[in-house]
Amino acid sequence: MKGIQQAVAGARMAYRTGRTRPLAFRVKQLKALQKMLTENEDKIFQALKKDLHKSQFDVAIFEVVGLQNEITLALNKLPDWTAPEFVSKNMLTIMDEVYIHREPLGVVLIMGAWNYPLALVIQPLIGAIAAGNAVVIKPSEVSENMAQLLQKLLPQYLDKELYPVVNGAVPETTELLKLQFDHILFTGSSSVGKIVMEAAAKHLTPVTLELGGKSPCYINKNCNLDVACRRIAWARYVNCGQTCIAPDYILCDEGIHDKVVQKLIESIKMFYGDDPQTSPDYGRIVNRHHLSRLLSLLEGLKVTHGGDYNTQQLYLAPTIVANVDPNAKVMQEEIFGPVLPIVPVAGAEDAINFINNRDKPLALYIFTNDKKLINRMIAETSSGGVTVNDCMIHYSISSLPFGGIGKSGIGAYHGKFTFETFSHRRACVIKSFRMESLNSVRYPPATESKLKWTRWLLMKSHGSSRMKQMMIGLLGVLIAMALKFYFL
Ligand SMILES: NC(=O)c1ccc[n+]([C@@H]2O[C@H](COP(=O)([O-])OP(=O)(O)OC[C@H]3O[C@@H](n4cnc5c(N)ncnc54)[C@H](O)[C@@H]3O)[C@@H](O)[C@H]2O)c1
Ligand SMILES: CC(C)=CCC/C(C)=C/CC/C(C)=C/C=O
Repeated sequence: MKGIQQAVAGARMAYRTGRTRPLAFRVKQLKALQKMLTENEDKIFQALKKDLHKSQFDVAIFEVVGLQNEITLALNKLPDWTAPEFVSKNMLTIMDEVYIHREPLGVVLIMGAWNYPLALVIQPLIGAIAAGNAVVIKPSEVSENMAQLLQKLLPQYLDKELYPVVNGAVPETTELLKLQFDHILFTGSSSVGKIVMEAAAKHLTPVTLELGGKSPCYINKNCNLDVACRRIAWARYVNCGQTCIAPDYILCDEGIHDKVVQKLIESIKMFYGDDPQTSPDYGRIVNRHHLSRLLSLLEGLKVTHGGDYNTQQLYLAPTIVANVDPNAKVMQEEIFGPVLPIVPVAGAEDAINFINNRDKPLALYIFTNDKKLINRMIAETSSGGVTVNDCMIHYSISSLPFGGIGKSGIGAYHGKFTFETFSHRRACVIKSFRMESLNSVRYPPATESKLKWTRWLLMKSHGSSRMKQMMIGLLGVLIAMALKFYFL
C-alpha cells in the first residue's frame, strides 16, 4: 500500500516540476506511446488471447486501430487545441485581450475495465497526456495479463514518474481512491461507479464515469431484416458479448419476430459456423464468476438457440432467447455476455414507452427505413449515443463525444472531448493601464449617468472575428474619448 502512496506522490512531484507544460514534451510522450503499440503488437495480442481469447483481427480493429487514430489526431491537433481561444467581449473590455486558456488539471486517475483492457486505459490516457496531466493508471485486475503487460511496458516508453501504473484488486483500489486526484475517469459498472464517485466527493474531485447498462435495439417492420440481423449479431457476439455498447436486447414488431430469430441464427452460423466453440473468431467469457452469472440469467428461460457451455473452456455459445417476458431476470440487469433476448412490441410507440420506462441507456439502436420514425425516436427517447441501422459504430467516430447519461454515465470522451475532459478552461482577461476613461464609469461616486453608461458597456456583446474586433476597437476609442470628456 505504501507503494501506491509513493506512486501518486511521485506523480504529483513530477507534475509540479512543470515538465508536462511544453507541447514538445507532450508530443514526445504521445509518439512514445505510438511506438509502444507498434513495437509490441505480438505481446499485446498474446495478453488479450490469454485474457479473453481475442482473435488477431479483433485485437487490431477493436483495441489498437482506434488508439493509433486517436494518437495521430492528438499529434495533428495539439497546437489548435492548446491555442488561446479568443472570445467575444462586452464594450467594457473591448480594448482588452479576452480568451480561454486550456491548462492541465494536474494528477488524474484513469481506471479501466477488463473487457477491452488495452483500449479503455490507453484511449483516455492519450487525451490526458495531450492536455498536459500526470496520470495514475489503474488497469482492471480481471484481465490480469494485460494489467501486467501495461505495468511492464508503459514505464519503458513514457516518463516513469508522471505516468505510474498501479495494479491490484479491490483493497489496492480502495487505498488508491483515498488519495487526492484532480480528476478521475472511471470505466466500469454503475455499482463501482458509485463507490468511485463517493470517494471522489471526499476531495471534491470531479469525475467522468463511463458506465454500462442495458442498450436497447428496436427493429421496425419497415427495414432490411437481413442486413439488420447481421449487424446486430456482429455487435452482440463480438468479444463474446462483453462490450459496453452491445445491443443488450431486441424490441421488435410482433409481426417480424420469428423472421428476426431465423435471420439472427443464420448470421451466427455465417460468422462462427455450426460449432462456435471451434471458431477462431469466437471469444470466451472472462472468468468462471461471469460465466455462472450469465447462466443464472438463463435459468427458467426456454433458450431458442445456443445456450450450451463449457465451464473448463469458459465457453458460452451465441444464445438467443425469443419471446421474453419483460419481467424476466435477463431483462433486469446488463447481460454483458453472448445472450440476446427478444421482446416483441406492438410497434414504435410501445418501443418508445418501453425504453423510457427504464434507466437511460449508454446506446440506443434503431433499425428502420422510416425517416420520420428515426427523428421521432431520437426526439422522444434519451441515451448516451444513438446509431441508426447499425450498432456500435458511433464509438469509432472520434468527432463524436462518447459517454452515457443518467445511470449510464457522467461526462464523455474520445478525440478532442478527451482533451477537454482533462483540461481546465481558464478564463483570462489581460488589460492594459490605458483607456482609464472607459473604466471610470464604474467608480464611485455613483451617478445616474454612470449607471446608464456602465449598463450599456456591460450589455453589449460582440463577435470575436478580427475585422469585427478592429471596428469595435475603433468605436471603443471614440467612446473612451467621449467618456474622458464627461467623467475624468
Ligand atoms: N462506458 C464504457 O465505455 C464502458 C466500457 C467498458 C465496460 N463498461 C461497463 O463496465 C462494466 C464491466 O466492467 P468491469 O466488470 O471491469 O467493471 P467493474 O466496475 O467491476 O470494475 C472496473 C474497475 O473498478 C475496480 N473495482 C472493482 N470493484 C471495486 C471496488 N469495490 N472498489 C473500488 N474499485 C473497484 C476494478 O479494479 C476495475 O479497475 C459493465 O457494466 C460495462 O458496461 C463501460
Ligand atoms: C470495427 C468497427 C467498424 C468499429 C469498432 C469500434 C468499436 C465498436 C469498438 C468498441 C470498443 C470498446 C472499447 C467497447 C467498450 O466496451
